[in-house]
Amino acid sequence: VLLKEGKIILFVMAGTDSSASSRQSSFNSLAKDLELPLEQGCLTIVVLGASGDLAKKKTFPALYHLFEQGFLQSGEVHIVGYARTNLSDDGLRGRIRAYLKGASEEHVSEFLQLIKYVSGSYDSGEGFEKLNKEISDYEMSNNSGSSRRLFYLALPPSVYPSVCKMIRTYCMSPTSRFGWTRVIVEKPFGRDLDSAEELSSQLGELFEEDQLYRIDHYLGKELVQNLLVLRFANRLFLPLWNRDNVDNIQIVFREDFGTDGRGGYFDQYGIIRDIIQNHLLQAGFLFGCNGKACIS
Ligand SMILES: NC(=O)C1=CN([C@@H]2O[C@H](COP(=O)(O)OP(=O)(O)OC[C@H]3O[C@@H](n4cnc5c(N)ncnc54)[C@H](OP(=O)(O)O)[C@@H]3O)[C@@H](O)[C@H]2O)C=CC1
Ligand SMILES: O=C1O[C@H](COP(=O)(O)O)[C@@H](O)[C@H](O)[C@H]1O
Repeated sequence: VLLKEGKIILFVMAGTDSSASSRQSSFNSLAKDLELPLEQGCLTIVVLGASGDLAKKKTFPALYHLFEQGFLQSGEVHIVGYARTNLSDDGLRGRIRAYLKGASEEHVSEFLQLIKYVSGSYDSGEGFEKLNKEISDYEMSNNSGSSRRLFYLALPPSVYPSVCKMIRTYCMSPTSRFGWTRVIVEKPFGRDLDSAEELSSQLGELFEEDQLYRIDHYLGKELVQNLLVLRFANRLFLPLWNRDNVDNIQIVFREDFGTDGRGGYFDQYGIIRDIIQNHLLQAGFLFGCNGKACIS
């Protein structure tokens, strides 16, 4: 699915050749037809907060799955973890390996070799200069003439403004090279309405809207998305799913582990801002919404 000028374009690939190069070339010819920027050449994915819970449990495993399916090519992608914790490249790789259970050992080793680690703070130029050097050295050695840079902020929102400022000052894709700079920020977006608005204007001063991506992974969960199908494509439930027949709704969120090293984040935000006002209310909304509100 591609988004262009506010319209959704469904891209369906058929055929028997499912190799990575065939996918890439079909995608590139489609991108050319649609006049989208060509997605090839040097791609650097920087995971900021690489020492943390989200990075090890979800971000790096998701990148591994893209790699395994051929969407990230060894010769084209370079992944850099960044955080304050003092770690070596192998130290970070060891943390990630533990979360790639059941995957092919050969594939995992190939993937882990794409990953480097840079340590630095979130508000001083020194670390980000080091990060920029790591990215630029790779781009020069790759020699593809392109520079696509994706920054994923697996960090508490309190540091988004300073991190974005550092990216803007030290790490932008050079305009002399073909490419782009994009920034992905995680929920929660601020602590309350005022801080969310302030964050929006701070990020808006640094990046164009099409460079910013705000993520909430619950909306992408199959089970959550299937709530609408369960309700509206089901002749049994459809007529009964209303206030006359439903007595109460209970949303249960269970995890069998504790804060697990996330004290720094939870101390600032707490569990209500972490999951209730976003993930669980979204599930509640999809359970109870009606009419156009459900799909808008
Ligand atoms: N954990 C999860 O499954 C998910 C988390 N998220 C979101 O991801 C973000 C990060 O969450 P998570 O990874 O769980 O949290 P962590 O506490 O693990 O934080 C990630 C990293 O950020 C740095 N950090 C932590 N606290 C602070 C602080 N107060 N100031 C500066 N740096 C800090 C630490 O790195 P270092 O000290 O090395 O710099 C830490 O390793 C949050 O916005 C959360 O909502 C979203 C979806 C799922
Ligand atoms: O956003 C978050 O979600 C995870 C739970 O996600 P799940 O996909 O494993 O259900 C939660 O552990 C974390 O605290 C929170 O930030």
